[in-house]
Amino acid sequence: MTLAATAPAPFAKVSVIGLGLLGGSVARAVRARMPGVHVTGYDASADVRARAAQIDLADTIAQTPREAVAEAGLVIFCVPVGAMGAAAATLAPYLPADCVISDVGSSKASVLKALGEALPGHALVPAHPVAGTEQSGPDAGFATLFVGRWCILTPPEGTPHEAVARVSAFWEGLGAKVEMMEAAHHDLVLAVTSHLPHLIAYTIVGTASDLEEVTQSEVIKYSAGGFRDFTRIAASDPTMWRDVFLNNRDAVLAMLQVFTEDLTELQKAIRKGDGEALFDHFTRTRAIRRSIIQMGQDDARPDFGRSDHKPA
Ligand SMILES: NC(=O)c1ccc[n+]([C@@H]2O[C@H](COP(=O)([O-])OP(=O)(O)OC[C@H]3O[C@@H](n4cnc5c(N)ncnc54)[C@H](O)[C@@H]3O)[C@@H](O)[C@H]2O)c1
Ligand SMILES: O=C(O)C(=O)C[C@]1(C(=O)O)C=C[C@@H](O)C=C1
Repeated sequence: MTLAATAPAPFAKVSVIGLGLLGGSVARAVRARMPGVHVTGYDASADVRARAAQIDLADTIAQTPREAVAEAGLVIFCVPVGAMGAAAATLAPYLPADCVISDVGSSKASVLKALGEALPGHALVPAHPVAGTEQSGPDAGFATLFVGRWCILTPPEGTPHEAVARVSAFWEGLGAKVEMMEAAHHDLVLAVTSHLPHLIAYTIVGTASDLEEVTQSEVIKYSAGGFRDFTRIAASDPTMWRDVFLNNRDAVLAMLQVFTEDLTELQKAIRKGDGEALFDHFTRTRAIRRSIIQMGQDDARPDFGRSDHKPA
């Protein structure tokens, strides 16, 4: 597939810090869609750096923090949200004064704080591409991950407009649709649409496994449909998701409270045999699913974003 660039690249040299699913996808996408842009990749893990070099993930695989950001116009942190501050502090002494800082973290308020504290004086344009899979590591990424997906930017007040415009153009160049949001609002929205669903998947798969003794292994044997869908999400990276829940604690707990109350309502309807309440609820949720598909926001497009159907 040809992925030709349609506009001039907003940065001549991009440093990708963290070469897992997201960093690997950013590196691949830049190389596929922004010819002439130099991509430098760096990872704290020597094993990941070695693998990234083996699979030619970037133009340069840096071996030191200094080399990682040399002459960078954009430095984009693709590490777990709990590691953002440490990663930034390691690179701080070597950053070009005029480089723009961004990231791809799944929560934004704590990342904004961590990056801001570690890198005072740098233009900071945090980003969250709302696209991913349950896979991790340097082999997991792919160049088309961001195509047609939202990328939410949460620049703090006072960020130079030019830096925001260039990061916005960067994500559009990778095929994403860009939206601006305040970091705290982002964290509330994503708590509902991404973090809570993951927590529920982690719970249901754990519960089903605990019940295996009761059901004599039939849970695994007959797992299909709904349960199987949950197991995909529950296979997501433990470090990444531990960090998301610790870093977006308040929003997740607030949404979990609402969810628990709604679950109790459904439990009550089942106990009381209130078929009308159940039917009405399921009718409403079916309409929501259908409207998501109509808006083109469904990632169940065949072969899209699924590890078992990874695009070439
Ligand atoms: N996985 C998804 O679906 C998804 C989607 C959108 C955003 N994100 C966000 O993207 C970020 C990366 O997630 P991922 O799925 O690519 O994880 P990943 O585990 O595939 O990769 C993370 C990489 O970061 C490296 N790393 C950790 N600490 C580091 C440090 N201090 N300095 C340099 N490298 C370091 C690790 O060695 C690893 O290679 C996270 O913040 C996550 O919240 C993930
Ligand atoms: O499809 C998946 O596997 C994902 O979980 C991707 C997903 C999501 O919840 O939508 C996960 C975390 C991100 O921060 C963004 C995207």
